[in-house]
Amino acid sequence: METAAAARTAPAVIVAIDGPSGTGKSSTSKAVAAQLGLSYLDTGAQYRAITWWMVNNGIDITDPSAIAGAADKPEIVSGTDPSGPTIAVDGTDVAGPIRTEEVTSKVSAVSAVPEVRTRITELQRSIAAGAGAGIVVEGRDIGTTVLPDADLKIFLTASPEARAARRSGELKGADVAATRDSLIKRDAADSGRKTSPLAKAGDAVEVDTTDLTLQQVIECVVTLVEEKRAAK
Ligand SMILES: Nc1ncnc2c1ncn2[C@@H]1O[C@H](COP(=O)(O)OP(=O)(O)O)[C@@H](O)[C@H]1O
Ligand SMILES: Nc1ccn([C@H]2C[C@H](O)[C@@H](COP(=O)(O)OP(=O)(O)O)O2)c(=O)n1
Repeated sequence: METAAAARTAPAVIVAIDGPSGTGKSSTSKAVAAQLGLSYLDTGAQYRAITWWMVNNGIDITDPSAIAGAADKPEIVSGTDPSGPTIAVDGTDVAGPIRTEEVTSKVSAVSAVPEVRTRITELQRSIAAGAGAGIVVEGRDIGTTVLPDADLKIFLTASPEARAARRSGELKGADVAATRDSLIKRDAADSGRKTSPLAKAGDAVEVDTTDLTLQQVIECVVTLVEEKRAAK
């Protein structure tokens, strides 16, 4: 029989949000998690963190076997509070360094190596399993590979032009055409790799954010999560 306390507590809900760069995954996931009292995990930050470590430790990024051999060396710790997510490698806060152009240009090569994906996927599953109230996990392969049994899967899209304009707005003055080209290149690498590529799960809800405000996207996802929770 259910206790009164359990009946008052909303069931844990697992939300997977995937899509290419600049579609609004991080902003939407953080806001939805904060609004609904859930944890939040940025899996791209974990792939960036392991890439940062490889670069800093002189690993040859063009050599997949060198990357594979070092994949289990760095200790990666993600803080999952949506109002202040954190990412640390071997005890060092790397939130800033993982956003440099150097890491951005190398992350697809590092994250394509199967040993890297196995390691990071295990970490992601253990974080999701430990999130008491539930969690919003965002990335590229969450609905397809990391959490195929998620309660709700969202796949965000937007035109390359909209995504490049959003990203170059963030990078203050970066050239929109160059940003667009580098986004398209990274999408192609992430979608074309053999191991768990960027892909929409068959049961994911696709939301095209090109002509939506961030607030509209957040409201749409919050409504979908609440519907799933009510049905649990
Ligand atoms: N629907 C939207 N309309 C306009 N700007 C948006 C929208 N969604 C996100 N943004 C902005 O675009 C940028 C990239 O969003 P982000 O959430 O980091 O995308 P992703 O995690 O998919 O790469 C941020 O500056 C964010 O504020
Ligand atoms: N679940 C994931 C998340 C990210 N990655 C890889 C592929 C992406 O190009 C990089 C960086 O992801 P991130 O979400 O930080 O990228 P953007 O913020 O969208 O530019 O990591 C992945 O392979 N699998």
